[in-house]
Amino acid sequence: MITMDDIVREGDPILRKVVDEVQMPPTEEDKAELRCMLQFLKNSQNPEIAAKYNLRAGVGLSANQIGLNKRMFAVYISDEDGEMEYTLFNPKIISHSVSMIYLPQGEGCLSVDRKVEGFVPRHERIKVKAYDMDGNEVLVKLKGFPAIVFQHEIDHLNGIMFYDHINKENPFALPANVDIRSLYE
Ligand SMILES: CC(C)(C)[C@H](NC(=O)Nc1cc(F)cc(F)c1)C(=O)N(CC(=O)NO)CC1CCCC1
Ligand SMILES: [Zn+2]
Repeated sequence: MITMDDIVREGDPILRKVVDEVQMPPTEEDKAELRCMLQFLKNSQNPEIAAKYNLRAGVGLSANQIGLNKRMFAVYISDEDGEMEYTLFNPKIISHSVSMIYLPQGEGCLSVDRKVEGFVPRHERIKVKAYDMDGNEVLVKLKGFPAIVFQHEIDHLNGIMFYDHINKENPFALPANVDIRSLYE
């Protein structure tokens, strides 16, 4: 099983790489690794397992965060409305809204063991083309928090960290002339 020891931390060059596409259809190895990534997220949100293995409650994980040079990620978001899970290969944002959103509490990262303050502007709505476990092309439309998670994970696959988006002069400055609002407004 994946634990926090398997998650590479900032400074590891693989987090700054544009990782390689996965040949479709995915091999059994590709699929097994991606299933393990999803299981990590589920374990990390299970109080007993998270406490036992000291896991941070993760909602998304990209393959390079466990040292794999493969364009794939897992997302697992569960809240009172239900649960949402994705295991996708070669994701590509094919369109997005002009309007933007940000998490008022800022963002963190499983690969970053420090608090980095500041707003991270994200597209409010995105349309993503990717491939599922069977190697079939899928189109995913997202808005709000799931859209933020997807953008955070796809950034990882392109060697981008969340704090790259934070305004250097004033971390809490919002981009001018941009329709942007806090997610919970
Ligand atoms: C870095 C960490 C704080 C562990 C973050 N977790 C998270 O946001 N958990 C969460 C949020 C909720 F709104 C409700 C809930 F039940 C659990 C996370 O997994 N990530 C994923 C990551 O680091 N991927 O590389 C960071 C998030 C920041 C914005 C999107 C993903
Ligand atoms: Zn991250």
